[in-house]
Amino acid sequence: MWSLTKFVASRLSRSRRFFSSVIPRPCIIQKRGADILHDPWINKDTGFPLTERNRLGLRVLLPPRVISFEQQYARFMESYRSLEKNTVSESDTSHVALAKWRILNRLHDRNETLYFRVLIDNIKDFAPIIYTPTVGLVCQNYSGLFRRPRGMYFSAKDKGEMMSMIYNWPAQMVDMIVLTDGSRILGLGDLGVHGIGIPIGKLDMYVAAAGLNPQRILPVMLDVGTNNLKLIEDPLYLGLRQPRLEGEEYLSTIDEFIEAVLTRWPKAIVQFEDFQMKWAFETLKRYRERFCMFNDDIQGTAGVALAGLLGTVRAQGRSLDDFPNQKIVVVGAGSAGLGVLSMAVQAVVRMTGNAETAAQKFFLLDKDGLITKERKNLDPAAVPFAKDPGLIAGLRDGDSLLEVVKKVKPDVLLGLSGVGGVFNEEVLKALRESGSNRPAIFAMSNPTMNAECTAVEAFKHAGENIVFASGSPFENVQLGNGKVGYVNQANNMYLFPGIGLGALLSGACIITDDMLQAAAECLASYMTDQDIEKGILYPSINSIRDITAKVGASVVRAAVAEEVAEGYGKVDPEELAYMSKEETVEYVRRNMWYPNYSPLVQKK
Ligand SMILES: NC(=O)C1=CN([C@@H]2O[C@H](COP(=O)(O)OP(=O)(O)OC[C@H]3O[C@@H](n4cnc5c(N)ncnc54)[C@H](O)[C@@H]3O)[C@@H](O)[C@H]2O)C=CC1
Ligand SMILES: CC(=O)C(=O)O
Ligand SMILES: [Mg+2]
Repeated sequence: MWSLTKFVASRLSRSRRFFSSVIPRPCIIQKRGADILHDPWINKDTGFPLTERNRLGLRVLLPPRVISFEQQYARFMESYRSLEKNTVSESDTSHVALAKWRILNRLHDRNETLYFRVLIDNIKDFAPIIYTPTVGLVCQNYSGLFRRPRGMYFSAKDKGEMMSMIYNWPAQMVDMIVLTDGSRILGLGDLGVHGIGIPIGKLDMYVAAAGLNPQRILPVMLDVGTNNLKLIEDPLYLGLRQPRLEGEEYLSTIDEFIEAVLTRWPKAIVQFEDFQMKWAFETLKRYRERFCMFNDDIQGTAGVALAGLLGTVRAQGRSLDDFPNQKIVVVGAGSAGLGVLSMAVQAVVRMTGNAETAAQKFFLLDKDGLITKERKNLDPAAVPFAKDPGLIAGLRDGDSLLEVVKKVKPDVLLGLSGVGGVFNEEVLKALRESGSNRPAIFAMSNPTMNAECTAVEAFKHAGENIVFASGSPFENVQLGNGKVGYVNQANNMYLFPGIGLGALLSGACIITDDMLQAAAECLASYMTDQDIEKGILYPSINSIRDITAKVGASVVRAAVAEEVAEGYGKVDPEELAYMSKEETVEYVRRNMWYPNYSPLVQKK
C-alpha cells in the first residue's frame, strides 16, 4: 500500500515536471488594451506577439515590430552597461549607484518578467543595487525617488479598518509578505515610512533566489510614526509626522494588521524585517507559535552566522567538534547579535550536551563595552551571555573592545553593532596577536559604511591568514604575489529565501527551531573542503538559486519531521514524507518560478 502510494506520487511528479518544462502555462487576465501595457505583472512591451495584439486589443498601441524576449534583454543590458561605462569615472559613487537603481526600478515598474530575468542572470552585479548597500541609500532618499507606489502602506490612521483595507491589494493570492515598521533600517536607524525599500529589496531576492511568483509577494510598511525628528520636520517626508506608537497601542496595531492578513490569506508567510530590537523580540515571541512567521534579523542572520562560524572551524583545520572551544567575541547586543549567540549556544549544547557551560567561550559587547553580570539594567535577552568578571584575569564590565580582544585572545570577532569602523587598526592588530592559527573577522553590519571594518583594513592589520566576511559586498583583496584575500558575504540573503520557500512548499503552520537549524546546517555543508581551505565560507551569489533550492528542501523535510507541514496545493503531507532528499530538492526546484512570457488569455 505504502509503496504503491510512493510509486503513484513519483509518477505524478514526473508527469508534472514534463508538462511544466514543455508547455508554458497561460496567464488568465481580466484586462484589455492599454491597461495591459500599464500592468508590469503582465506587460511584455514590444514583445507581444501579433496574435496577442489582435486578441487583447493591443494593435496600433505598440510599434509594429515584434521584439523577442532575448532582444529586449540584450537591449536593456546594453543600455545598462553603457551607463556603467559612462559613469565609471565619476567620483560620487552614491550618485552612480542611485542612477543604476533608477534604471532597474524603471524596468521593475514597467515589465516585471524582463526585470526578474535580468536580475536572475546578473545577480552578482545587481544584488548590491536592489539590496544592500544601495537599497539603504534608496531608503534615505526615498521621498525624492518615489514615483510609483509598490506594496501596501498601512498606517496608525488605518486602525479599525485594516480588515477591509487588506482587500485593496489587487492580487487574489499572496504567499509571502515582508513587513517592516521602518524603525531600524539596516544600520541607518529609524527611517519611518521610507524604510519600505527594505521589504521591496528582500522580496526581489525572494523572486530571484527562491523563485517566488512576483504576483504573489507583498511588501508592507506599517507606519506607526517615526522618532526621527529630521524626518518629522521634513516637508517632503511621506509618512505620518508623529512619534511612534508605543506599548499596547503599538501591539494592537500589529495584531490588527496580522488578523487582516490571515483572514484574507490564511497560508501567507510573514517575514518581520528591520524592527527595532524591543519589538523584534516581542513580536517574535507573540506570534511564532500562532502562524507561519519568522524574524529575519534574529533568525535568518543567526543561521548564516552559524554556518560561517562552523566554516571557520573547518578553515582552521580543526574538527567541527572543536566548535565549543572557539572563543567568539560578538560586538553588538541587538536583535542580530543576540540571535546569533542564541543559535551558537544551541549548537554547542547539541554537541556537548551541557547547557550550563555552553556560553562560556562567547563574549558580548554593546555600546557600553563588555557585558558582565555586574551590568546595571541588563536586557533580559542578554542575561545568558553576561560574563562572570572573574572568568579571565582582569576582565571587567564595560571593558572596551580593544581590552577584551587583548585579554580574551579570541578566534573570532563578529560585528553586528551597526557602527562603521569599530574594528579599528588597534583592535585588528590585537586580534593578529591572539594566537589563533586563523582568526576570523565577520564585519556583518550594513550598509557598507556601517561595516565594522573594510576587507582591505582586515587583511592589512589582522594579517593575510585571516578568514573575512562582511554583510555588504567588498571586492576580494589582492595581497601581492598573486595571492588573494577572499571576501565572503555573510548576509541573511543566503537563508531567508530558502526558509520562506521551504515553509511555503511544506505548508508549514509555524516555523520551528529545527527548521531553522536544518537551513543553517544545509548552508554550512554546502562548501567543499577545498573552498573552505581557501577561506571561502559561503557559495558565490551566482549559485543563490541552487543553494536556496537545497535550503528550501531541508526546511520542507524538517517541517515534515516535526509534523508542522500541512501540504502545498495538491501535495499533501504524506506525499512530502515519502519524498527522498533528492526528490524533495527536485520538488522544490519544480515549484520555483522562472521569468518567461506566458501566453495571456482574457477572461470574458
Ligand atoms: N549581515 C546580515 O545579514 C545582517 C546584518 N545586520 C546588521 O547588524 C546591525 C545591527 O542590527 P540589530 O542587531 O538589529 O541592531 P540593534 O540596534 O538591535 O543593535 C545594535 C547593538 O549594537 C550595540 N552598539 C552600538 N554601538 C556600539 C559600539 N560602538 N560598540 C559595540 N556595540 C555597539 C548597541 O548597544 C546594540 O546592542 C545593523 O547594521 C544591521 O544592518 C542585521 C541583520 C542581518
Ligand atoms: C541584512 C539585513 O537584514 C540587515 O542588515 O538588516
Ligand atoms: Mg534586516
